[in-house]
Amino acid sequence: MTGVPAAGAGRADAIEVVELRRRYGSVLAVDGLSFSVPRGSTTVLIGPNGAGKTSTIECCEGFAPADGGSVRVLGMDPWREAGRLRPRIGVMLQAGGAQPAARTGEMLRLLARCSARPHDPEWLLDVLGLREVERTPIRRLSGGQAQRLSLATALVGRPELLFLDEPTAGMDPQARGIVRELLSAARTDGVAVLLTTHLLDEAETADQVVIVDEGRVVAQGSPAELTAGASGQLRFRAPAGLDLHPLLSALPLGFRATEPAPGRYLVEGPVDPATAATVASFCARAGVMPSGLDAGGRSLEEVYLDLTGRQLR
Ligand SMILES: Nc1ncnc2c1ncn2[C@@H]1O[C@H](COP(=O)(O)OP(=O)(O)OP(=O)(O)O)[C@@H](O)[C@H]1O
Repeated sequence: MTGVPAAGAGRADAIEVVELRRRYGSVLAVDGLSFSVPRGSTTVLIGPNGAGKTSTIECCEGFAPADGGSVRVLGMDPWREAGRLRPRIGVMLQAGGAQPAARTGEMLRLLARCSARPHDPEWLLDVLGLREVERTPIRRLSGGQAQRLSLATALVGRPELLFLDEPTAGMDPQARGIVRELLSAARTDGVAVLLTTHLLDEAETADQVVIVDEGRVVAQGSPAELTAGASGQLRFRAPAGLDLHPLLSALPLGFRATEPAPGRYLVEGPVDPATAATVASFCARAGVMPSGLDAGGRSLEEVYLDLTGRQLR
């Protein structure tokens, strides 16, 4: 690579958000947020309730204007060029976005007819487990079925870019697995994906994670980059509230042992295989089974909680 292509050129990032601001009256929901989504990759926005994720996605989808900063999507201004952009993006509308009286199959086939090179709606009905409700009015679908239909409507136009706001909310584990497979296939086909989720295991499979809090980016990178740990740390899980004094006495001088969150333990010092053995025998004497014994980095959940706090806001 000799340089970064200009925005608007074929190879520019699918999404470029620079210093985005979005305000609702006196509430500054998005406060100078920047990130980009390369083509053919998946980026996940995570953050506490009210952090500004949906507001950000709405600006990228062209459903809301930016109050400051800039947003380019597939080289376009999504608010001013929404008409040109819409056919190239897939948006997962919540159930209320569809005609509630329309039937599931009808709705999907209609959307396919409106697209230049759609996916086969029959394939989507089958793969998303909607065949048996194809004649059911949308208003009668269960929450998880409505979510699956919503994903089908986002995918049917074969978009270059997919926006998914909490796509698996309300879905059972089987449906979540299918969504994961569909998104992975879309990525292989070169589709860029921007999604939000509160399920951090879903974020762990993304190419990039952007952690948002109070309208700002507090960290971003690949899951591996975000969770890379300092050396000299050993983590494990066990029942909360263990007395750590026996462990400290068994470890050489210079070690620390703490419980940073209930049931999550951290040993810090010149960690080596003997440290793991000491932890295992401490747990055996305490009559508890350790799990997740890990000398690597922190989990994404721990990084997230460290950065955004543990208090409900
Ligand atoms: N239409 C609106 N009018 C007024 N305030 C709004 C509106 N939409 C969002 N907000 C406020 O903007 C802030 C950001 O909301 P947003 O929905 O973007 O957060 P979020 O990160 O998507 O949250 P969640 O995880 O709960 O979906 C919140 O304080 C919210 O109350």
